[in-house]
Amino acid sequence: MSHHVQEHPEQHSLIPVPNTFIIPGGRFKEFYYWDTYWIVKGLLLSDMLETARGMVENLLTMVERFGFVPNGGRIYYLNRSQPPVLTLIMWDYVKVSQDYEFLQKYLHVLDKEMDFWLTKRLVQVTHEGVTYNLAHYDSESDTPRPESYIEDLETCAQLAHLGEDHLYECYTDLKSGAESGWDFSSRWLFAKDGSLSMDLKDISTRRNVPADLNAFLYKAFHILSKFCKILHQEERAEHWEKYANEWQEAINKVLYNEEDGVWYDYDLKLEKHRRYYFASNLTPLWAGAVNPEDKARIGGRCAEYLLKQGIRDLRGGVPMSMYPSGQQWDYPNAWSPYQNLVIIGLHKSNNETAQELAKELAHKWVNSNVKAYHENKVMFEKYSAAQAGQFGGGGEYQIQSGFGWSNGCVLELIHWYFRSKTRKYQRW
Ligand SMILES: OC[C@H]1O[C@H](O[C@H]2O[C@H](CO)[C@@H](O)[C@H](O)[C@H]2O)[C@H](O)[C@@H](O)[C@@H]1O
Repeated sequence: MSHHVQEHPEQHSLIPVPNTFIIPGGRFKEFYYWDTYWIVKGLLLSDMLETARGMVENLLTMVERFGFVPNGGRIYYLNRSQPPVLTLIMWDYVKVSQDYEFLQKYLHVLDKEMDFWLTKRLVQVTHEGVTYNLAHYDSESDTPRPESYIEDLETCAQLAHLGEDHLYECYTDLKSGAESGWDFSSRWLFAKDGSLSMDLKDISTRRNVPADLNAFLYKAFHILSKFCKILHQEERAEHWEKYANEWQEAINKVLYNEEDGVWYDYDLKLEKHRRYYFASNLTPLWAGAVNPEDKARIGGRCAEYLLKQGIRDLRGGVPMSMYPSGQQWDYPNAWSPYQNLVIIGLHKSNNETAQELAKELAHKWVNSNVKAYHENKVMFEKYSAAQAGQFGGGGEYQIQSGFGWSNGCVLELIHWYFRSKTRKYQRW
């Protein structure tokens, strides 16, 4: 970041941060919140601890200044966040660096970020007479995204005949969709009867209680409790463990579907599961939001579910959905972060079938990345699940190359499946 940004922030849209950072790549020339999780994994595997620490610190300063981490490092991203992974990033960094001083210094900032999600993004769901707290994505702003202004004007203008309120709702849901990181996907598009829509104007992100968001939060609570124990802060540890338990229960009571053996998003309007395949359906397994004694059985059921979806026939990887809406977070696109979430979740379940499938999916993904790299000499932001070595498409911009999280994710899979473990990147 240039000195000019630091000295004259009022002349820039970039938000000044104290340390160097790695951008996702392509058109994305600022830091992005959840991209940083997988970028830091790549840095740690590359022994770039100082850069990793700097990037964690940048995000922590965002929470100190604004109370939350914005979508990305631009002032026009200050009315929404992205999936809450800051505590998870700290976990990876401390695990490798053993830098407890850094952890001690910033633990209260991690608490502060959780307060944001617990006060600004909560919804209540009543199921079988019990009311549970869960979170959803919900931007504070009801205007078009500045970075995609024309696109949003055009999308929402189609609702103008219904009245001004519909326009504002549409803008808020588009920004909330961007907060989810899945911008955009049929996950957030509701047809009249509540089924998946292909039309972006049908966006209603806030209507959904997302499985992955709540899995991220569960994991963050659990890690915070562990951090507090490490630092001998017993009372705070109990406080966060209580949240972790509460979230685990809510995730399993409200989102888990016994018949299909996975967790679905919950439709707040129709008060039922959105019973469609999305890669996010497996994220509570990855987060470990299950009782240890049920883990292997549930892992096996998740593997079964994926096989039933025909995942083996797809040559490129795990698709985001099975619904070809033309949006970039739908079929046939496969994004790196969810390969790792699905694969590592299956692996950690300790179920033999799930672990075999995890290995197969890891090999498939690495091979596809390598093939695309050989043919194009770049890594891509997203790939095709349908075809090995093919980059993805759809959505509102052309495919981007670079690419931060694709590098981090593939390095993580190579580390898990293709390399003997080094001393430097131990798992706790
Ligand atoms: O400019 C359009 C949108 O671009 C971003 O979203 C996509 O790229 C991000 C960076 O890699 C990634 O975090 C996100 O998951 C992608 O969908 C941006 O985050 C959006 O806010 C923006 O509207």
